[in-house]
Amino acid sequence: MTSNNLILASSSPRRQEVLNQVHIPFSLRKQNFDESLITETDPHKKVEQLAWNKGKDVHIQDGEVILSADTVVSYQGKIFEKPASEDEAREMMRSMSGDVHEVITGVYICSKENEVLFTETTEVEFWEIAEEELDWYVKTEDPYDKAGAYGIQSLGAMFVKRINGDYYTVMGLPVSRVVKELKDFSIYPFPPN
Ligand SMILES: Cc1cn([C@H]2C[C@H](O)[C@@H](COP(=O)(O)OP(=O)(O)OP(=O)(O)O)O2)c(=O)[nH]c1=O
Repeated sequence: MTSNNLILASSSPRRQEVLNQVHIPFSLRKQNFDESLITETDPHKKVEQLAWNKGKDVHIQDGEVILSADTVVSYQGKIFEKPASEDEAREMMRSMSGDVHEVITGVYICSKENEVLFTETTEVEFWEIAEEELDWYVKTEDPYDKAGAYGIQSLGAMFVKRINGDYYTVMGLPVSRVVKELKDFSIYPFPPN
């Protein structure tokens, strides 16, 4: 059985962390796709287009499998990506306070012979967040490199009342679905029988 080499086309430390967590070996290849080129307003289509373009942006060789992803928050018809300022982070978090939003991650996996593109969605419910909590939170580093202006795996955990779906979809890589799909690309967390 020949095995392929997995290349993660992402600079997200979270995506690296969850692949390491399930013992899938990979190397990194930087993608430089300009995300502002995608103007799609449907969040599911948007993350698919972004994941696909990020994956297509890197060079691929025989025996390699490219994995790329994109995560957005969807709330009442609006798409929240990474906040550009304290005000934007406060506005995103304030609007989602006490309510349910969706976190959608698109994933693209391809080799020279095969490809798959899919999304996973997780509902997240926030507690009511007080103004003084928001003032304090937006002064921390936590919101700024994350879609929707919070990190479920970091300080932002304190705002989360409940989730419905894969926790790792919120963190940026729905890892159990990814592991399943990678089997079709001869990539396994353990040697196959
Ligand atoms: C909602 C939420 C998002 N995020 C992160 C996951 C993603 O890294 C980020 C969304 O940005 P993305 O544009 O999906 O990814 P990225 O820019 O970090 O990395 P790359 O494009 O190189 O793959 O938000 C969390 O870490 N925790 C959370 O709770």
